[in-house]
Amino acid sequence: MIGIYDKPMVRFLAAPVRVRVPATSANLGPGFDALGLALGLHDEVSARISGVGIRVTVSGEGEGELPTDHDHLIVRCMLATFDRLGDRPDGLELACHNNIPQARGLGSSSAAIVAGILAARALVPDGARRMPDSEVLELASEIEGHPDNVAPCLLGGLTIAWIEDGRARAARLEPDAGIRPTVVIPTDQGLTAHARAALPAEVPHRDAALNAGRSALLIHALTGAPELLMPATEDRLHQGYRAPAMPETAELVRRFREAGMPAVVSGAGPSVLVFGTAEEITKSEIPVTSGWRVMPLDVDARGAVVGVDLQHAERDPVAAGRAS
Ligand SMILES: Nc1ncnc2c1ncn2[C@@H]1O[C@H](COP(=O)(O)OP(=O)(O)O)[C@@H](O)[C@H]1O
Ligand SMILES: N[C@@H](CCOP(=O)(O)O)C(=O)O
Repeated sequence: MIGIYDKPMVRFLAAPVRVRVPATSANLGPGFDALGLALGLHDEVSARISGVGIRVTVSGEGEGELPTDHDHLIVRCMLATFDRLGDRPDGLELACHNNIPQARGLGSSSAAIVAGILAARALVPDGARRMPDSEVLELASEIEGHPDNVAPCLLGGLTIAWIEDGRARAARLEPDAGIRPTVVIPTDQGLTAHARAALPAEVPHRDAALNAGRSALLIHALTGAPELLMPATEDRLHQGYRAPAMPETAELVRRFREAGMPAVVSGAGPSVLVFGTAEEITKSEIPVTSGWRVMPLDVDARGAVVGVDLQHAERDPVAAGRAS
């Protein structure tokens, strides 16, 4: 058949697929490993089946640094997905254009993982039926190790993610239109794995209780009561333990909060997420370290998009369903 590579078990689409995935900010203060917000800053990958071998080009963030072979995270996720769907192609060609700063707490690894899974699924005819979004979320969370970035990356908006019987699940909520996220991004990187290693195995009961209350309040604040964002973003489970490894981040969060702006560590850091506009940040006169970028972003409502023409791409009907 024209346009289709014949393989013993699975046939692959010959046309390239394009996937666009958003940055995400996880935790949002008290919602450790559970809450996440999709942001209007995207990576794009174009992937196609090729003859033999792996060819990856990277432009933008990570250019000249990321591997361009089997070790590239998107390639690894594509191969894991092909394995689940029955067979691997002999060759792959990927063109990646990255806008999401890496290892800064903005979900770049989750974006790469979701992009890889969706790209591989889209290259298999009938892939979306055989691997619905609920399974994409499960696999992405399994690879990432926590579900709170992959859920908003896939679904957009505000998500609550949890693990049930070993599988990731997520509920998507519509954030209040008045939510204005601004991220403040340091020059230095900080790997999530290192920031997770700084966390204790146990925490005082009173801290766990505080976080439970505040994360419940945060859902209310983000979906209709933004005036409650200051108390709703208080955290005792992770930020304090991570502060010694990112003192400038911790100090910036402290100063924003002191000035009345709800600010938290974005994901595992070292970026800061402020619920406020760039103008409010400028007006506060809080000095931001030279070289750090202040980036106001929209909330991304769509999540990951698969298509050929991204301007007009619609996610396929199965992929458009809720993940839980
Ligand atoms: N677009 C990408 N393509 C390939 N690998 C990526 C991409 N984005 C991130 N990664 C990998 O993930 C690492 C960062 O992951 P992580 O420490 O979880 O930080 P982040 O908070 O940005 O997700 C990078 O050092 C790189 O190895
Ligand atoms: N809950 C995770 C979130 C990590 O987000 P990232 O964007 O830094 O990868 C954690 O706090 O470890």
